[in-house]
Amino acid sequence: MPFATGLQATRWLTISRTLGFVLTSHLDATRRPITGGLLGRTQAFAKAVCPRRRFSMGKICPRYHQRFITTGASSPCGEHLSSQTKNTSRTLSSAAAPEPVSSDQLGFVPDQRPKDDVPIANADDRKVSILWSPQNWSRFHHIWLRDHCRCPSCFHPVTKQRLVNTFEIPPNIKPHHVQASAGGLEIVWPSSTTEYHSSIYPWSWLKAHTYDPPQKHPVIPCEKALWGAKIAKSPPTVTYAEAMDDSDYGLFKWLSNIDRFGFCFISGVPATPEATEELSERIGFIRETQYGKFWEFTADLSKGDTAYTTMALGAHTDNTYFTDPCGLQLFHLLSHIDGSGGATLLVDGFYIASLLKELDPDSYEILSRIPIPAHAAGEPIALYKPSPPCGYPTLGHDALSGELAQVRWNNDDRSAMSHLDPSLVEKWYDAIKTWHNLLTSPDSEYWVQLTAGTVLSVDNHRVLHGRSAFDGKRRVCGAYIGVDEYRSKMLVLQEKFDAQFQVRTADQQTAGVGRSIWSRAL
Ligand SMILES: C[N+](C)(C)CCCC[C@H](N)C(=O)O
Ligand SMILES: O=C(O)CCC(=O)C(=O)O
Repeated sequence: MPFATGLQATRWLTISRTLGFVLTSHLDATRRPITGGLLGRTQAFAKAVCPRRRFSMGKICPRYHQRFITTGASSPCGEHLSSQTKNTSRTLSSAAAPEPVSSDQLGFVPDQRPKDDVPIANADDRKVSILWSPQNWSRFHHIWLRDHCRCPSCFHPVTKQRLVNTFEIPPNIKPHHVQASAGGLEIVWPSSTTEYHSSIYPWSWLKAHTYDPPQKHPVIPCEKALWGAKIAKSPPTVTYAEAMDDSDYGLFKWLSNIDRFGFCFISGVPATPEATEELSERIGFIRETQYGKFWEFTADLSKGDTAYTTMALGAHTDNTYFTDPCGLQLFHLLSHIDGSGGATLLVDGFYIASLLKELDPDSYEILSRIPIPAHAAGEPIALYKPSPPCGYPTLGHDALSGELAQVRWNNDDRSAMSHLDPSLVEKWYDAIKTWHNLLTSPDSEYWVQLTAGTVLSVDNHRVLHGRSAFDGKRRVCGAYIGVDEYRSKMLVLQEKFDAQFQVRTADQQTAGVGRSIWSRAL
């Protein structure tokens, strides 16, 4: 039965509201629905939502007009369900009832839906179906729901670690009761240790973790703004005062710029290594490498790398020889005397990849598939290669969404390509040539002459950087920040400042009750 639309939806909802009443009173002795007319159509709808529906409808609780659904499990419908929310209660009958679980035991419930906006929940012998609206539903396996219970005995309220033993959950577990309430989906489970086990799943959390049907949007959305040379007109910038402000809002603005554009300048920074190091540590601890922790470099080959020369460096990402290239790179040009050149180059690798995908999909596919070995071998005491040594493709993708997630490209640090299929050698060279031509197009390159006082921060998983050749005495300092440290700080700041990541009411937020067990990121 196609889902109703428009005016029909209202009618449909009326029908569906009667779903619980109509089906309950019209199941024959063998629990098979009586068909025909409105009932038949309603049955057809119920079947569409729960195609494997083999459940007997529970009692209608006349006092609360709530529909409780028993999945045919042995216990009678009517166990007592604790009330986690103000406006609905669970007492159904005098039957022996599980101890009520107080809401603070189950953890606060982030959102309360108005009574007339509570979704419909149906259960069959394997899944619970949630009907959000006539065209929008989700299904969750019972075992998935039981495994994702976040009551204090299943999910540590402080460490946010799973406590429930996933592997002792019966594969065919069925709820005793399923109830749609204002605070969320409430389920009473059979339990081998206590008589019952109560769980609640807030509607917003279920919506964010829907997997059937698969969700299109990522759980943690992030809008990328792709750019070319024209970004020079208004490059993303924050001030030093903003970045250092104790409220962290300026830090949130800074990292949001990096999240969106792949880089951000910080203006007004004291031109000292100390101030630059302190600024770097606002994001997270600095990642130490063979180049040191907080580094200063100049053209003295003090380290075995061409960065420590006056040579031009083509657009590249750093650390392709590491399994886990750094997430952010900060540069601060402290001084450049008796010479010229040394301009900084930035190219948006995500933008170039989008052009390549459009213009030459075969080359995009090759760069997404062929791993590139790399090395850092300029220091006698170190020889870095990624693990596995074959390296990683130039274009890395999110395994689930298929979205581009990382660009790894440094043609100077690339090792011998001894693993290419012979039939692919020329195609691969054609592909990297096309990639190179797009990278070096004047429309792609953003050249900027850094000056003392302005720090450049770059997302090393997205934006390629380089420099022009120079002469004279040039001093640059900076640091690497690990990708996980950067992403962690971004998530913490989003929890603090971005409403769509907050799962608490304002007063709960100010009450300092710590991270919610219902955070979208967990
Ligand atoms: C940043 N710092 C000057 C310390 C080191 C630069 C290392 C550059 C290396 N070829 C790479 O691509 O990773
Ligand atoms: O010297 C510069 O401006 C950049 C050097 C560089 O590309 C690097 O350190 O990775």
